[in-house]
Amino acid sequence: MTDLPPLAVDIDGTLTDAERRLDPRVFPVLREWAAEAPVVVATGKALPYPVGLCEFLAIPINVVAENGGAVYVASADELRFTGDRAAAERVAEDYAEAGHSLGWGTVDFVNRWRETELAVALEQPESPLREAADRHGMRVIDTGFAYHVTSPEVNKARGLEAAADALDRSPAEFVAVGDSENDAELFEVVGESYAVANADETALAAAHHVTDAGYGDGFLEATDRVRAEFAAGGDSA
Ligand SMILES: O=C(O)COP(=O)(O)O
Ligand SMILES: [Mg+2]
Repeated sequence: MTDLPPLAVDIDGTLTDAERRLDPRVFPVLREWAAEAPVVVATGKALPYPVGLCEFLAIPINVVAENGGAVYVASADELRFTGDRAAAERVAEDYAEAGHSLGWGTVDFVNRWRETELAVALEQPESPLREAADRHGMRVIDTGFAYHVTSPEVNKARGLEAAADALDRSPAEFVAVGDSENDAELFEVVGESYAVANADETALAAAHHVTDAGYGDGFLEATDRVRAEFAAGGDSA
């Protein structure tokens, strides 16, 4: 029997259903995993959301937020930001001049605490957003839950590298579970990656494994499979 590997887990589409409702069956799984090995919540959401998730689960606050733009590891107690929020704001200004808004209303909790990028509601027009992003050297990621206007050098893989370093681990030791384009780079730096069945094409192509089940069921299936492998004493190909 070998030690359980550290886990990097996405939120939307992986711990939730299609309506963003957290699947409560994931709570004990995350708590038990965190008791044995580091769990890093790696998400496109702004910091308060994964921090809140860890806080309410009473597990160490290890988070890669904003698609890698914000990284915090409890044991190192240091917050690291990369990215260019000012450039994302210039994209939003161009987009507004073309007559479009970010689409979240006046009190925008999606972006209020976001420090390194901006997110746009999927109902908003995509091509003028991509054109504005191109003009400012920014990238648009479609997570299936929002468009993110992000610096090209920022992604969850770079974020996990920083988190792993702070945890004294290597990214290759990690297992990752996710569902979308913003998980693809992460899938490539970890030792083993699982796309849940509802994943988009980019994530499916990048993952080592695809679960039969989708959403929370897919996460439970992936973690069961990893636990079974490690109880049997080694990795599977
Ligand atoms: O907030 C999003 O758009 C996606 O979030 P996720 O990375 O946790 O799936
Ligand atoms: Mg996701």
